[in-house]
Amino acid sequence: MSGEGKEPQAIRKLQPGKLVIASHNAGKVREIAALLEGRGLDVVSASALDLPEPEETGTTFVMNAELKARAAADLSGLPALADDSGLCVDALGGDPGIFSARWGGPEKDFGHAMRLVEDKLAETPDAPRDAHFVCALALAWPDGHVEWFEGRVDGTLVWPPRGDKGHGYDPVFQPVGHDATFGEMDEPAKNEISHRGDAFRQLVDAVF
Ligand SMILES: O=P(O)(O)OP(=O)(O)OP(=O)(O)OC[C@H]1O[C@@H](n2cnc3c(O)ncnc32)[C@H](O)[C@@H]1O
Ligand SMILES: [Mg+2]
Repeated sequence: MSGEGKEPQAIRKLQPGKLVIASHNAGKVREIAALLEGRGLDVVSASALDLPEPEETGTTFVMNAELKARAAADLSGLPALADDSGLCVDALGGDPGIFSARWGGPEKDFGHAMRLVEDKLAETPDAPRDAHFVCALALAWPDGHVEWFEGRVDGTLVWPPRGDKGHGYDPVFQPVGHDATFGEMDEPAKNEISHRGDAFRQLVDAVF
């Protein structure tokens, strides 16, 4: 997709060389590094460069991804790729959505965040348990150019949580057509169907 409300622009190709992964989430950085493997990129995370974590003041996934990518590109002088993602629960009006990380609290406790989602769902016992993950990717260059991509995966929320292979809300998310939760899947299997994998396939088609 293109950035909401923004003019379409020519796709800029990403040349081999250094790329900043503008994320402080180790689980995401691991998945992104695997998705970019074999493309001649020397990836370095924002945490490794000691870049500050910008405040996510946007009102959409795309806005927050762009804000994080631009901040890292400006400070590092390198192209930077950011991911803003989250879990959207139909019966909760799309919450936690862009607030998914913040529901984990300052401790980033996703056991707590998953229980919060479950408790809110339990207030309406017959509510459908449909949910989806969204991933917006923004690739920004130090001169201000930016490209956006957005991916999605649909699923159902399960309780209790199952599996310890993923991160964040993975243990309660069972993608449509699968018996395992993301928490029970190996990383390559998750990447094949995930919101992040979907967004990455679009990015790879466009910028390589
Ligand atoms: O902003 P950065 O530094 O990248 O790290 P973050 O963890 O704060 O990332 P977001 O702001 O994009 O918040 C997304 C949250 O949504 C959740 N999330 C996103 N993708 C997920 C995935 O693939 N599996 C499980 N949870 C995911 C997870 O809890 C993240 O903390
Ligand atoms: Mg964040």
